[in-house]
Amino acid sequence: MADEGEECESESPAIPVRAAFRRFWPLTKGLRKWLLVVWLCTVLAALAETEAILLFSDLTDHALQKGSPAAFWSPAVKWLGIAVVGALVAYAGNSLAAWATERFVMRLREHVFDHVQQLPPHFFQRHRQGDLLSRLTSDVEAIETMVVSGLVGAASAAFSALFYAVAAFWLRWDLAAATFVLAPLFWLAARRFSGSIKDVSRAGRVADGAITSVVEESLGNIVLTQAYDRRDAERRRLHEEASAWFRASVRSTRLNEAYEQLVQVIETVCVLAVIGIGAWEISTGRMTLGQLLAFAAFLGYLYPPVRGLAQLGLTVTAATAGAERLIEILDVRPCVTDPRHGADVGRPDGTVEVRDVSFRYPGTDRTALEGLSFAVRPGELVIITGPSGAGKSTVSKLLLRFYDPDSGDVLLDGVPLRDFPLARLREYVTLLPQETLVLHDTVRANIACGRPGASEQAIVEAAKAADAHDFIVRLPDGYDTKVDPNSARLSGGQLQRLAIARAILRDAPVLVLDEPTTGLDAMAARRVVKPLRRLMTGRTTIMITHDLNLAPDADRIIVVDRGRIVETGCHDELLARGGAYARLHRSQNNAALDTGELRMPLWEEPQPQPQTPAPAWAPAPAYEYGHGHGQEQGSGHEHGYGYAQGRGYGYGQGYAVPSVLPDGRPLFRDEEVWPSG
Ligand SMILES: Nc1ncnc2c1ncn2[C@@H]1O[C@H](COP(=O)(O)OP(=O)(O)OP(=O)(O)O)[C@@H](O)[C@H]1O
Repeated sequence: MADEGEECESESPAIPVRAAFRRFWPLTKGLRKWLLVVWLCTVLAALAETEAILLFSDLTDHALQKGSPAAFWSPAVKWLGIAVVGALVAYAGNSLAAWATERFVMRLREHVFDHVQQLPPHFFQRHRQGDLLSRLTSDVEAIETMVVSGLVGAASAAFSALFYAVAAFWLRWDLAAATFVLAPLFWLAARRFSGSIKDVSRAGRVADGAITSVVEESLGNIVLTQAYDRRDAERRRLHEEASAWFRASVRSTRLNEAYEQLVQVIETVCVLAVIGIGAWEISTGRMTLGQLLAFAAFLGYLYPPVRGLAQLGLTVTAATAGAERLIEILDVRPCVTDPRHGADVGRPDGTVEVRDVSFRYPGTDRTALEGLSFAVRPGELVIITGPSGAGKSTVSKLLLRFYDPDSGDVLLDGVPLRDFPLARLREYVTLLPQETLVLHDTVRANIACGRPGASEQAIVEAAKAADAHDFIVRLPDGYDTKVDPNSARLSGGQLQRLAIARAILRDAPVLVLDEPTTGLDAMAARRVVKPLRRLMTGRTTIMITHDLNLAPDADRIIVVDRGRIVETGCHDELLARGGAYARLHRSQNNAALDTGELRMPLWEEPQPQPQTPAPAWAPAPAYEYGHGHGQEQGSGHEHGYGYAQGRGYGYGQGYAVPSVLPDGRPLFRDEEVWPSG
């Protein structure tokens, strides 16, 4: 497995041309016979050209030199016929070559794309998206140049070079020998340039990936860019990467141009040598003008393939820079694979068991989960909560089998997840992820992707159950409205309800909800709760959340900290215990303690001192856990200190709050945090 901890853009391992070629050659399977036909077409085209040259020699000696129009017609008609046949063959060969190369590109792109889609989440966190895009586009094309065009080109050029060389020798071996003495110069020139061209090409590809990344990241963050007027900073970032590209590109052109010009000079030396020797031979009567012209024509045809061969060497060398970048990705192995003999247990009841699970993300030395054990019976709701970085989302990744645990097991209906075929497992366990995921498609397609082939009626029913139908029919094109994840057409809450409709349609026995209300404002979150409840009904639900408003409904709450379970029980029990959960709950409902991040206070807060107000700028108490996401839910809508002991709060209820904080500061009051209705 490639070291995924490495920054991809700069550290693709160097690979020899032959190894790179061998790696991608199997993808030409099924195309090889067509490549052979393409090659045969080039051979035929070369034969036609040779015949044309000989006819030209004939015309010069018999029609032109002797001024005989009668000697013109026969070779002229033959030449025309050969030109037409040659044109047809070239047309067929070139069209076939284009078809074969594009098929190869398509196949390779799909192959890499397929592979990338199986890679684990951390791969995408560690690689910039823009760089991956560039690998899937320009690097894929570079490999085509190496494997298909390169091979056919080399075979054709080699044949043509050999053929014209033989023809030149056959015509005048002494002249040919004189010119071929100079041939190694071409080879030396190519050799001199190939190393530098590969280096510069590698730098160009890295810069290409970096430019795509910067543009992609910058446009994805356009609101931040505009709101904080970061245009200059972003422009500088682009300029830096573009400068690297600029340098590589100019250097590459300079090298190629220098090589081209050097080859031109070598060619001129060869031509002058031929003319010089030819003039001497004609003066001694050993050669006719027609023969000299034919010989020069053979040389004219011989140089392009010879030059092409050398140039091809350079192109292929440059293309290996792209191959290195693709091979680096292809060498990253998926963390999970389908079992050889998948368990076929039918639709499970939904008993989930996490048994003594420990897990560490690949490439890190910190354990994300350690000795975690819990079980959820069919239809139960279990909430997993805890401070930021505790390992909650990691549990969801194991439940979906994005990763296998390092030790221990995750079981569904008593069967280890690794025994289920992956597609089956993900039919049985549905994830509602933290970020609302939307396809670039219609509203209908966005819901239907929960169950491909679902009927219109099923889609509408799912939308109704998710409280999404009403806003959908008000959209300009109803269910046919195109959804764009970046457009402001749908609010966060509406997108979340679309996601719920999709999950309802999927109808899996097990649900994993990762922060289903995070990022939504209080009203939007409230509107999501009813459909969420409908979705959860009758399904085993594991909800990972900082938001404890649904906690009283849970059959069990699991408090995780630093990858271990620190408390388990139902809401009332845990509150009564006055431990981590009670403090967590209190901190969520406490305006003074919630500074925007959800923290787990490990000690008791001081009792309220209502009569001794502190200055408004007094710092909030510090807690041990200071990392992680902002928790928007509580801030600005806080329920009031001391409320923690009350049960029966939550969605649909308003309540009075005290007017002062523990340190005596007046409390910002919000009339109704979760109004009923
Ligand atoms: N892709 C990753 N590679 C390496 N470490 C990771 C990766 N994702 C998470 N971690 C680490 O694993 C630990 C648990 O992370 P996890 O995302 O599960 O926490 P969490 O409880 O869900 O946090 P939050 O509430 O902030 O989402 C953290 O220390 C985190 O830094």
